Amino acid sequence: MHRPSYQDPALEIRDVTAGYVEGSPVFAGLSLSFGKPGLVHLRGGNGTGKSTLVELCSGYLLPWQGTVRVGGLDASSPAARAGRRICRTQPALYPDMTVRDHIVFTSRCRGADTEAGLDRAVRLGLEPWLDHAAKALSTGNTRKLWYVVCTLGSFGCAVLDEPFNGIDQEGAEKIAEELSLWGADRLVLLISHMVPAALAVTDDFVLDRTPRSGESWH
Ligand SMILES: Nc1ncnc2c1ncn2[C@@H]1O[C@H](COP(=O)(O)OP(=O)(O)OP(=O)(O)O)[C@@H](O)[C@H]1O
Repeated sequence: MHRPSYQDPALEIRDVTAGYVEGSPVFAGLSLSFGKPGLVHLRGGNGTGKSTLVELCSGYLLPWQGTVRVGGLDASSPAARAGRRICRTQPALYPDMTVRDHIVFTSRCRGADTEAGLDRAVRLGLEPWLDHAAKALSTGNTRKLWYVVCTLGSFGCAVLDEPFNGIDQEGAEKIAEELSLWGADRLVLLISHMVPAALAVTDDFVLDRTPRSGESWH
């Protein structure tokens, strides 16, 4: 069986038509292909389909037509999860679970190094909050925890939707450092209106309209 690996950063969206309301697709014949590592910055106005693209990559939104493959695997298959990370805009944490326990629990689920996860949280300024419940965190610290939890362990492809929202400058710089580092040997698809100067973007494109059937971006 083909398993996604750290060395398999491919994301391929082929001829995808998808949306939420029958007869009114958000994408019609969308094709995007990234076959090698890099930090790709995806921009676009409100409502152009950025979050819809995230959901297609996550495998939760199934295309009406076409295919979405992550690490060579169908995005909706359970096997695709291991090599892919998705960080949505809306944090989904356990209100009564501490910051530390979020990281320990998720690291165990991912087979990841717990200490490495805690170190990342500390670097982002969460040390004073490690033993506090998630519900006690400020908006920015909630988002820092969410970002860490969503990106624990090894992966070949990560898709992040507005990870800098609500994050202070120091935290944004730390996140930019991590994303730049990952971009050297993994595929990182970053959706963000704001981009810190330190970010080492290797590719950039704008999602500014619904593409016509058969149109390809990359
Ligand atoms: N759950 C849903 N049900 C119906 N329509 C939806 C749903 N989610 C998004 N849409 C529609 O799909 C289109 C694309 O929305 P999407 O959220 O993907 O855009 P976006 O580029 O992420 O926007 P923003 O920058 O505002 O976050 C919009 O017309 C939106 O109204």
